[in-house]
Amino acid sequence: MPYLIANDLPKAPAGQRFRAALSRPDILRLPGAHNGQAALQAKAAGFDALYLSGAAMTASMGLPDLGIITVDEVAFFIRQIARASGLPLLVDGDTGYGEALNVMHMVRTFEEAGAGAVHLEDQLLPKKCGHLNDKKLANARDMAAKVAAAARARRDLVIIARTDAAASEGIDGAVARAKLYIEAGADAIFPEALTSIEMFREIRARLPGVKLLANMTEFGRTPALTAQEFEDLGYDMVIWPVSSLRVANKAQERLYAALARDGAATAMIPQMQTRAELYEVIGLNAFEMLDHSIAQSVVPEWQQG
Ligand SMILES: C[C@](O)(C(=O)O)[C@H](CC(=O)O)C(=O)O
Repeated sequence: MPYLIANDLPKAPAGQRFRAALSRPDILRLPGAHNGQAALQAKAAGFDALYLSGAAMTASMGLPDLGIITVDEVAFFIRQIARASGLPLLVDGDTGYGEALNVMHMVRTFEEAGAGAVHLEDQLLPKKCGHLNDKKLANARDMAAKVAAAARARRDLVIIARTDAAASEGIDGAVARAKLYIEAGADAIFPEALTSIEMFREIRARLPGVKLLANMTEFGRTPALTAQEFEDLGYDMVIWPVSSLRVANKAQERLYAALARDGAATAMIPQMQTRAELYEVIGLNAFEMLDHSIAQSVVPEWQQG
C-alpha cells in the first residue's frame, strides 16, 4: 500500500514500537539502512527495525563523520526511511549538535520525522568514529545534562547514551559514566569501541538490568561476533552501521571503473538490480494503481457512457 494513503502504516508512535521491539527476549537486530531503498531491502530480508548511521549518512553525502551535518539534514534521511519502511528506526544523534537546548531541538525534530530511538555520545566536537584514536571526551556531568535534556524533550523516543570512554578511561570510566547517564534518564547504554569479548562480558556484568547495545562495525576495534554471540553475551541490541553503504560503495566503484574502461556498463549488468526488481522494491505498480483509481473516481458520470 503506497504511503500516500497509508492505512497499512503502524498507528502507534515509532518510539513505542521501538520500545516494544526492545522488550522482546531475543537481541534486537538493527542493520544500517542509509536511505529509503536500503530500508525497503532490509525489510524485505525480514528485519523489523533499522539503524541510521551518521558515518553512512555523511559518507553518502561525500563527507567525513566529524559532526558537521545538521539536524535537518538528518531529518531528511529519517523521513525517507520511516516513510518507505514503516519500521522503528534508531538514529545516530552524534553529540546532539550542541548543548541542552540543541539536544532538545534534535529530539523533537527526529521524533517528528519518524524516529523511534536516538543515541547521543559523550565526545567533544569534532567528534569522530569511535574506533579511531585520540577522541576528546566531554565532561561526564555535561553529558549527563544532555541526556536529561533529551529525556525531558521526548514524548516516546527511546534515548540511548553512548560512551566513548573505554578507550581513555578504561572499563571503570565507561561503567561510571554509564551509571550516571542512566540516572540522568537514558533508557539504554551504547559502550563504544570495546576491543575484546572480555570487555563486553565485564560491561554486561557491571551494569545489571541495563539495556546494552553492541556495535558490529567492520574494520573497527571490535572483534567480529555474530548477533547470536552478542545475545549470548547478554546484549540487547546490535547494529551493523555502515555495512550496506560499504557494499553499495564498492559496487559503485566497480561500475565507474567498468564505464571508464569499456565505455559501457555491459560487464556490470549481471550485478545490477534489474528494472523489474527495482520497481518491485519501491512498489511502482501500487502507486500507479492508486493514481489510476483516483483518476477514475473523478470522471463524471455524464462523460462515462
Ligand atoms: C556507529 C557510528 O557512530 C556510526 O556513525 O554509524 C560509527 C560507525 C563507524 O564509523 O564504523 C562509530 O563511531 O562506530
